[in-house]
Amino acid sequence: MSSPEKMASLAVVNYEALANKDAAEVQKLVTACQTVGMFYLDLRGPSTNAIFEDIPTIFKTGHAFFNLPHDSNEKTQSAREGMERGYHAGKGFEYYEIARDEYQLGKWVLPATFEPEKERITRTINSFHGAIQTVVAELCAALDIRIPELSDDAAVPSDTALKLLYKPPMHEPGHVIHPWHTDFGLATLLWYDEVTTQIPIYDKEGKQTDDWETVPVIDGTVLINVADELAAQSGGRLHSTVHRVVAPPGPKRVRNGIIYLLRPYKV
Ligand SMILES: O=C(O)CCC(=O)C(=O)O
Ligand SMILES: [Fe+2]
Repeated sequence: MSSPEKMASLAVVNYEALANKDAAEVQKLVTACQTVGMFYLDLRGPSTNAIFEDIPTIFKTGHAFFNLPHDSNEKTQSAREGMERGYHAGKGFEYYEIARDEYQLGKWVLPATFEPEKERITRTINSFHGAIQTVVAELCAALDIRIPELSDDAAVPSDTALKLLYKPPMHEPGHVIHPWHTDFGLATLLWYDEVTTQIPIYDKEGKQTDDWETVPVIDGTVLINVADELAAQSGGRLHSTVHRVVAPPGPKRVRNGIIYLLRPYKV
């Protein structure tokens, strides 16, 4: 059952403070990841501020790309079979995933529609990478978790990626457009400016119920959640967050999303 009036209350962690290893901020992060596994990261600060201008433009460009005919050269040439990277389309969804390793090494060919926004895309990948890498590094340091694969070097192959998501305006507000799941990898960063994410309500014994709460939007923040590999590496001390996605409120419209997946393991 969906209960849109139930709202989640998640911690807000400040990225600048975390990057400066502020002890109270690190503790807030650790507590959030040991409990719900999901929190807001406030990215209003000199090193990440540009994303607030860059992302609306990237969405607009994404729109132009996703609205190209399915048999257009840009789409067919961006499709890669059997892998997540590149362009993919299915029933009710499309996405375009840019692999960080190839992109940073200059080996990634952007579709022509995205080419004028290369600088913004680069800036966004760098900001998101710095943010999520800092989060995971601080968690690992605080809890003595060792992840040798956690490298900042783009020359080390990984499945870390920026993913642009597009869902056509098919569904009424609140309709589940991405069923519940946990994420693969270490952690996921989700650009968040519409109330589309829900997390389960747990009972007193910590068992997941059929009830959901909606995550409110907080300006200037992104959502971060712990994913399966980080929870496993922590020996169960960190919580890989169950979540699902619902259609945005208001009239039926396109759902634009952008996520950054920290996945240093090559699969
Ligand atoms: O569409 C979204 O907001 C996020 C989708 C998601 O949870 C995922 O791709 O893992
Ligand atoms: Fe997810």
